[in-house]
Amino acid sequence: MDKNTFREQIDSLDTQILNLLEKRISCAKEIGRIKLEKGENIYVPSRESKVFENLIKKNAGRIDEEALKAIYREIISASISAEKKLQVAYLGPVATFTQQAAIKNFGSSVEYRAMHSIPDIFTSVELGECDYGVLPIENSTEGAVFHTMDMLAESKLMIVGQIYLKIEQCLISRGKLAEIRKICSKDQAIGQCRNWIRRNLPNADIEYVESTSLAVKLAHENPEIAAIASEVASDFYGVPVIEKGIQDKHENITRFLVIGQKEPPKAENVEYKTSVVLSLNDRPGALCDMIMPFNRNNINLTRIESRPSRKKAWDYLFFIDFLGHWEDEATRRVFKELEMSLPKIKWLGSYPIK
Ligand SMILES: O=C(O)C(=O)C[C@]1(C(=O)O)C=C[C@@H](O)C=C1
Repeated sequence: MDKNTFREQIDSLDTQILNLLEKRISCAKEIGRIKLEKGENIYVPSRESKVFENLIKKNAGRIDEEALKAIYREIISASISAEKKLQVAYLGPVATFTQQAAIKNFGSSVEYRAMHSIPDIFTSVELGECDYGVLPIENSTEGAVFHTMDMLAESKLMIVGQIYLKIEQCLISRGKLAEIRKICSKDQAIGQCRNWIRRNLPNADIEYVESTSLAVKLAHENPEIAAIASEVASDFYGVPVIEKGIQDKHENITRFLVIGQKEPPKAENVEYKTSVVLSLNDRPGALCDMIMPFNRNNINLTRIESRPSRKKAWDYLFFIDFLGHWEDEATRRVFKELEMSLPKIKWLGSYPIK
């Protein structure tokens, strides 16, 4: 058979796919109408996890899994936007890693709004100007993003989803390596590339700026400046990549959170993670006593991080993530016990692990 025969088959298959897509989007529209009537969330991450899980199972390796996920990300994105034009706030400006994480999660059919700062994201979602916010919480090399933690402890917003994004840092400049006098980037990005900088540009000045995107803008203006940022930012601002993958740890992953006003209801057969913040009494063994109920109920703690409470000197908040939902029986047993002894416990959200 020649090329044209296959192209005719593709045309016919595309017509069928198009008709099926239209039917799928119509179903989503109907679901959206019902959800709006009942005042429920349009974005349901647990259902999306199930859709992906079903597809991966049925596919059984026939189509490249990453390609399948990317195609379906966009199909679901188009379905969401047929239900409601969602507004998603992210830590801007455009071309940051946070924007990439937001697109990885919501696809390209929703509307995005670049925010100047982490508090601005919280405010826009609290005021209902945006439906959801996307912001970084921790990096596998550099650790926690304290500003996000501090805001979560105070805010009424809930964590409704998480996104993992592989971070590949690039050295971006109009000049050659030997001409670079200054490196600009966000503190987290510079922290992820410390060894590379020491080996390759030990005499360059370091300037910490608000975002990796702003660093690329500065590199655009001056060939003696190099930015550390993503390849997407290099393309967006038209400044060349001098070297790719300069992060010290090859596996460099950032975890982002999706925050919203309302927690979606718990779904069956979905694996969840829960985040809480709590404070302890100032006495010997308090930390151990807080952890023991998790152990007794066989709950897997995935993260524990402390932060100054900012209320009193040497008073701390503990941010804890564990596997399971806030409404699970085992979780209820733990918190019934802890509620009797701890001064503060705040549920930050339960969301699919993916
Ligand atoms: O099942 C729903 O609640 C839908 O709105 C449909 C759908 C989908 O396209 O599959 C779209 C948005 C939700 O986040 C989850 C799933």
